Amino acid sequence: MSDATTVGNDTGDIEAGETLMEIDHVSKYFSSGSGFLSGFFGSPDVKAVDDVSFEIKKGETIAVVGESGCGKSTLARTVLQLLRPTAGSVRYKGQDLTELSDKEIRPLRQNMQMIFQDPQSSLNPRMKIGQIVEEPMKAHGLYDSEGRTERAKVLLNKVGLDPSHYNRYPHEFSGGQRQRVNLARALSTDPDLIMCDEPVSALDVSIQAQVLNTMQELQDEFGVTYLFISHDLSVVRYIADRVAVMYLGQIAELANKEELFENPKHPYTEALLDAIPVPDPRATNARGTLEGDVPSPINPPSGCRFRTRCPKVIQPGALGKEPTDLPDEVQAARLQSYELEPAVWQDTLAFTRAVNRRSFVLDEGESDQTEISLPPEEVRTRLESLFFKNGWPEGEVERTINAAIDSLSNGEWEDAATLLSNTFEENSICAIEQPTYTVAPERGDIHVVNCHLHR
Ligand SMILES: Nc1ncnc2c1ncn2[C@@H]1O[C@H](COP(=O)(O)OP(=O)(O)OP(=O)(O)O)[C@@H](O)[C@H]1O
Repeated sequence: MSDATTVGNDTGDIEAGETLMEIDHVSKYFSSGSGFLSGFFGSPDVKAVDDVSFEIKKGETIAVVGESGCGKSTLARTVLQLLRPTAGSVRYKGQDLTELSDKEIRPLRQNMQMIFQDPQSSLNPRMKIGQIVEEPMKAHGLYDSEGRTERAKVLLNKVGLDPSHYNRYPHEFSGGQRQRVNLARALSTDPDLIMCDEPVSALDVSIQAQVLNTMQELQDEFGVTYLFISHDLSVVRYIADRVAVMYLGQIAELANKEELFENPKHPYTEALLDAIPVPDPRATNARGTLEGDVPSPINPPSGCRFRTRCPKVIQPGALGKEPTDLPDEVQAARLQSYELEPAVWQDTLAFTRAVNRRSFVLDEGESDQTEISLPPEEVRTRLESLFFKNGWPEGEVERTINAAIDSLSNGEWEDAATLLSNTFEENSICAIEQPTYTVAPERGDIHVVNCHLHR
């Protein structure tokens, strides 16, 4: 960085498109307990990020998307070493940051800046915006006082603000303008990477596109890389080059943006895309919305994290592979032959989940569903019309379902749920093995799809 008014990253050692950062099997666990006793007895870990690997390329915008609580912010903070990982490594230009002390990392921080969601609270109300923009340069000992002022004014102009407003206070600006101040501040040290955590979520939709456009123009000019965190796929579609979809601490799918939006392969990505609001008010928006709640990151599902909500769980045995090391109760519930028609398997899965969630009433005459006074044949007829519209399963599957019906007829929902889960869900490859696959992309150079359908 030779001259305070020069823009553009002049580290020179890495070309656009080359690997800037490598995130390699990174996990970040938090302790779930804060109480006095947890100090003595320990407490289970919150697996906020669990074994995540990807690369960040110089000059790109890589977005991380997913529902609230899936670990996006924790991942971003771990990449920047604001949180130290529980396991794994983060390499910046080949240097493993996890091996460095806080003191050794400090000078590198000028290359990695941040912008957060709330432009109001991230600006000190008692500082003038010029001082705010100069602050990181001062902290890293860049330029002399005059040089910093000069650069701050150049940057204010670059982000679309009037440099003559250098002496104004944050409250004199709108939300969008304050986020522009944050951008100028982040750019002041000429960083390689800016981590943007929901940078436009707090802004009016009409302002969002303007700020995103400015971010893109600045990227073209400065060659800066964005790690962009968002729960909003419409925003991601606008700004990203590549997208990583996160679910419950792990990456479900990662691909070039066009590939991900045009050719999504993971059922979770498909569900997120289906949930994007349809602009036409006459069109229905209820295409296969996500069922159930996100499970706890303290005790996430085995195998594929998404499998407890996935509409495409693979029927047990379908991959012709005999699993080993199954829990006894799951092994005991394993059937010799499954070859259900896809539609009948879907019905069986839906029935299994409905029993688990107790999402239907069997005997409307009974307020307490532990006391069912219907005969088993009647229970079966009801279930048939509720769940098995594509035909009643046969063979071993039928025998299992009949055994579950016997339990339900006795009001024993828990027993029925356990039998069905162990036989159908827990015996699926989706529960047994963690999926890690890549497929040949139609667009872009990588397509990770962590789903057994793409084995
Ligand atoms: N310091 C902490 N201690 C304990 N648990 C935490 C801590 N920080 C985050 N978590 C938990 O880790 C999980 C991931 O949280 P994180 O904030 O990274 O998700 P997110 O996808 O960014 O969500 P949001 O969009 O709501 O910010 C959540 O279950 C959260 O409750």
